[in-house]
Amino acid sequence: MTTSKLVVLTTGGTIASSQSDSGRHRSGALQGESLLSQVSLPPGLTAEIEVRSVLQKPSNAISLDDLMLLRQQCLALGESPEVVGIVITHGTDTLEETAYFLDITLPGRIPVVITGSQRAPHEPGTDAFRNIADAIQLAASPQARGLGTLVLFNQTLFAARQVRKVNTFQLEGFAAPETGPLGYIDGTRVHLAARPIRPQPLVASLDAALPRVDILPAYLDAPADMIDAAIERGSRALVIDALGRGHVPPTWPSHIAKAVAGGTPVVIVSSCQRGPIETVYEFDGSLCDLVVAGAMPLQDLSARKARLALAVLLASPLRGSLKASLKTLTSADAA
Ligand SMILES: NC(=O)C[C@H](N)C(=O)O
Repeated sequence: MTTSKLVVLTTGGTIASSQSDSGRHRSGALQGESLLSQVSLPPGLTAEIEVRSVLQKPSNAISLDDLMLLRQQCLALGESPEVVGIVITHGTDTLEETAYFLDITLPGRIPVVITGSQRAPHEPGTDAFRNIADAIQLAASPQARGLGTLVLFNQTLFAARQVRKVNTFQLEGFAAPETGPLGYIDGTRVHLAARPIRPQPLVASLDAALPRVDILPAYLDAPADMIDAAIERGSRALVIDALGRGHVPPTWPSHIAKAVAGGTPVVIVSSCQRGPIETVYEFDGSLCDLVVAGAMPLQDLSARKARLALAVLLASPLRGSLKASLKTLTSADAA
């Protein structure tokens, strides 16, 4: 009989940090084995745990190549019949980006659960070990199957698409401002109150490296030549983190029109955490103007995730139908 296996991939972050001589956190210094040796595993867990230290980085240093590496590891593990789930430990600063990338690029045969911590393992009242134990429990649970990549933090379960870091230091570090969480873990009980609808089509194959896609924030009197500069520096697509309903300073639309005419796709999202963007206004710099300029409005996806969606599509055979694919990939809400 083959034993079932749960694989923990560690990547660094506060959850894997040790204390430096100055008393600060050395993020990502702990190896996976020593981290896991301190975790009280959930009672009744039948799967064997395997730990692999994939990266040793604070999450601000995670690169697009690192995302591809993690995806490769998850894909390979998904091929092993004995692997029933994957847990990834990660720094919290970019955790939602890694989670979303994996969510749209993995087939999802087995659950992938990402967690981190706000307090380092050596700090009193650390959430590191509890979050890992809960993530293991969730990844081993039949209820996690078919939900895509999940984030487990502070006993709360989130869909990768909606989750955001909302607090710099307190234990309730993540939220899904638009939809709320999917559920929670209470002791050994996994309670699922909602299911994310997985976006279709998933981007099953990537045949090129992830290209550079930049995010440009709109703000009061922001200079429009940022747009030209980004393209000159090699951006293959742009995400505009727009104001409110999807607005930019009045000087921007002509630069955006030039970018689109030159073959650079431009996507508009709102920097607000809640609510759709909509063409309800008519003024210079309104969403109406941007649509006329050829930009693509995108609903309820943060700029950081829209950037990854664009990069993934441009690196895939779906690049030829970018607009339609982007819409499909991002239009599935939590049910
Ligand atoms: N809580 C954390 O993990 C923050 C840390 N700076 C990181 O993202 O690596």
